[in-house]
Amino acid sequence: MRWLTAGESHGPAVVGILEGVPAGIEVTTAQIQAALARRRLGYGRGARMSFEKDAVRLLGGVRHGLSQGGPVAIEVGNTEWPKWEQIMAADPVDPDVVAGLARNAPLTRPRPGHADFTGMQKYGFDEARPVLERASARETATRVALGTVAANFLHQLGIDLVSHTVAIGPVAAPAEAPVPVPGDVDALDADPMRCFDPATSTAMVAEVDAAHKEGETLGGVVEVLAYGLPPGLGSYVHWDRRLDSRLAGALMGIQAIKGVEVGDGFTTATRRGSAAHDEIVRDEHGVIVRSTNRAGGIEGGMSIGDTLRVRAAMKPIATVPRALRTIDVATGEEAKAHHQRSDVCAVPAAGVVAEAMVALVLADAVLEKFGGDSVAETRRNLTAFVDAVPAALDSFGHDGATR
Ligand SMILES: Cc1cc2nc3c(=O)[nH]c(=O)nc-3n(C[C@H](O)[C@H](O)[C@H](O)COP(=O)(O)O)c2cc1C
Ligand SMILES: C=C(O[C@@H]1CC(C(=O)O)=C[C@@H](OP(=O)(O)O)[C@H]1O)C(=O)O
Repeated sequence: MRWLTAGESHGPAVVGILEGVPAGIEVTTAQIQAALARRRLGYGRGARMSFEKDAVRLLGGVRHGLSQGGPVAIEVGNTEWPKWEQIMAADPVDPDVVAGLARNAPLTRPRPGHADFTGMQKYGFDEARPVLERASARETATRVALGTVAANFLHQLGIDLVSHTVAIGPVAAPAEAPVPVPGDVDALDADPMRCFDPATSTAMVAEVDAAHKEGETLGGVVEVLAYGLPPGLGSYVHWDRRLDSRLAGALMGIQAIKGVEVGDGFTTATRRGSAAHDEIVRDEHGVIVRSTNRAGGIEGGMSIGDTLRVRAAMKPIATVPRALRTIDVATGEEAKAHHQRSDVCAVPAAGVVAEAMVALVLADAVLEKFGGDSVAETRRNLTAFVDAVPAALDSFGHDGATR
């Protein structure tokens, strides 16, 4: 499976293509629209999220609600396009017309923490507009759209994903807080921070309010869980086949993500060996299980058949209202960075994007291991593999997964 996105933040649309998907994945425009609405959730996002709408069009690869085996092409139109039609026009425009538009004022005060300055150096631009248009996380709309196809495929195989916010700035859910399961997704989406612990969520909202008042921004940590994975996705045989390295790359590839953790990750590094791993034991029915899930469902670069658990750390939004110092590249003088409207905190939305990225990686790993040109064929292959695991080695499907 492979996929690509294109488009600019204020262009007519962002588009995505997902190639190598089997036939028979159930997907509709309404489902993708609903997934995109989830990406707009979260307390602390800027005004743009309320007035701009995502207009989804499934352009190829799906017929009557089912994927056909060909590339799936999805357009996410930007309803604000008429305001940007001249500034972002693909074809040449009358320079006198665009020069007079306030929106088109050259962005010569690059924002620290953004791609602005180095992007200008790298691509030879004298202002930041062409850089920020593509660097913007607007592009994550396409990832969520493509991720919906991947997640639906996984769901048809009995694999379901959940994402939630575990920290906003210094406010973190307690380590002993319950972990959400797929049935909790609606409740999570109804929470302003997509946090599963109500008391922590309230404290997070207060933290966002405080940051907003002080002209500050916030980052945080999201967690993605995948339930129902079979053992054996990914491999230990080479670094780029490892499921953990593929997940880390995919999560790190989201704008503003600066750290990735698999299972207990950094905490595990502080433990002694006897308290760091997941012992292999028999439960009361004699079934082989793990006594804990500290590894986050991956050992040796492979899914172990337990719940997958990965986290991603997002830095605070870089367009800080209390503007940061920069140099105006037009004058060479010290200046304050551009800072118009912006999100105070986009961590809940980043969780939905992280979920999409994990879905894409897992769908790819499933197809690599089990193949199949139709969902039915992939399912047959998966079931045959699981059934062929000798009883003495079977440790899958005992955490509630059904197939
Ligand atoms: C969902 C989402 C929304 C974002 N919204 C903003 C925003 O409103 N303002 C901003 O400065 N950065 C925002 N970012 C982060 C920037 O896109 C990112 O920091 C920037 O492109 C530089 O990339 P880097 O942080 O990976 O170095 C957002 C990121 C995500 C994932
Ligand atoms: C448009 C989206 O997010 C944008 C991502 C973003 C950034 O710098 O990444 C900056 C903001 O845009 P602007 O600076 O134009 O107000 C966000 O609104 C979106 O998520 O759909």
